Amino acid sequence: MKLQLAMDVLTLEDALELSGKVAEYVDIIELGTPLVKNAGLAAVTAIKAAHPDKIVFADLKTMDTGELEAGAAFEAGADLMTVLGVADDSTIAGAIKAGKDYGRGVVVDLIGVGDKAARAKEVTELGAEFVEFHAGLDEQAQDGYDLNTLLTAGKESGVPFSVAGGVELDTIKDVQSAGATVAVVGSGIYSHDDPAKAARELREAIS
Ligand SMILES: O=C(CO)[C@H](O)[C@H](O)COP(=O)(O)O
Repeated sequence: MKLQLAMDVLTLEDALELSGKVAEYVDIIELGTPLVKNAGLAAVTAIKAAHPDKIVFADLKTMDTGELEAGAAFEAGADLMTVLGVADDSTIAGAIKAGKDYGRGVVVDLIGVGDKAARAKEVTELGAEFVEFHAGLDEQAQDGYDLNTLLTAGKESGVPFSVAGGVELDTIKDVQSAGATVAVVGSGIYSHDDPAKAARELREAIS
């Protein structure tokens, strides 16, 4: 299972500092949606230049104009970009077409999707690289949030999937046992006083 760092920071300066501390322990470096919105796709280019050996993931959460937005992300240097599972199939297909043109991959983010397992199968047939079973930061903050709901749905889907939803050191093994291809960790790394230590412990837990 790969480990993905999600950088939900706002500035390129902070992203370079965080990725500089953590990169050696992760496989995928994600520019979170707030970072891309605030700093622009130039930040994708800068992170790829700083970490050419890493898979750089641009979390655009595209909802429309899939081919156009995915093409822009790939042109900037992203290896993977996200389109939303709630988007129309034509938007997802457009992003996947851009992925084929550039030789890169599209990840479909299931945030806000009701039946995640069923949608995961549909978008995998459209050509998604993998599907992200995701509960966003706002959903995680609600009473009764349970990561296991994502793990159960991911297992049920039977397709390659990642999990994002407040994964931490004490839950990452459950993500691995559920059969995920990728564990995404944001606050479980960047909120720690020592992000490098947090990332190293996560890496050791799944090795
Ligand atoms: O995409 C995101 C929010 O929409 C986050 O990057 C994702 O949820 C991972 O962060 P965390 O581990 O803190 O949940």
